[in-house]
Amino acid sequence: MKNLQKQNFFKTFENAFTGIFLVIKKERNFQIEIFALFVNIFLIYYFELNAAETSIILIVCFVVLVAEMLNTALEKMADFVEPNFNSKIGIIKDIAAGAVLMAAIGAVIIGIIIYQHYIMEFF
Ligand SMILES: Nc1ncnc2c1ncn2[C@@H]1O[C@H](COP(=O)(O)OP(=O)(O)OP(=O)(O)O)[C@@H](O)[C@H]1O
Repeated sequence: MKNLQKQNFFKTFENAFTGIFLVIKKERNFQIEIFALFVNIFLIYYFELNAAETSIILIVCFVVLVAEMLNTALEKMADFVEPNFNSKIGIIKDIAAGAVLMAAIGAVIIGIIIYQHYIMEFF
């Protein structure tokens, strides 16, 4: 029984990693957002951001990635339950896409607030 619980625990991680690899492989928007995360990691090292600034930048990047994954899951669920055109499905998908856009707008605003001082110094 104990062994089975352990297996289930590791299987849960395996399933979750499979989900992450699937979106990395198939979702263009997610790939762009992962690229943005790496650009931010480069900027964090380049401008030598402090711990608080680094944490905020990483949090907003991950919020966008999480929102994109939830949006993708919801889109796939919607396509599964309703493969045909349905205005209600359209609204559901628009709202989910809006959530990603909202997270991205927040990330850009926070990015401007944090990086502006470093960029001004650079020029
Ligand atoms: N079954 C449907 N019925 C009605 N409208 C739909 C349907 N499927 C998609 N739409 C409309 O098309 C838009 C794009 O949906 P789609 O599933 O193609 O997402 P996507 O372009 O792949 O999004 P993303 O770029 O986030 O992956 C939706 O936001 C919605 O307005």
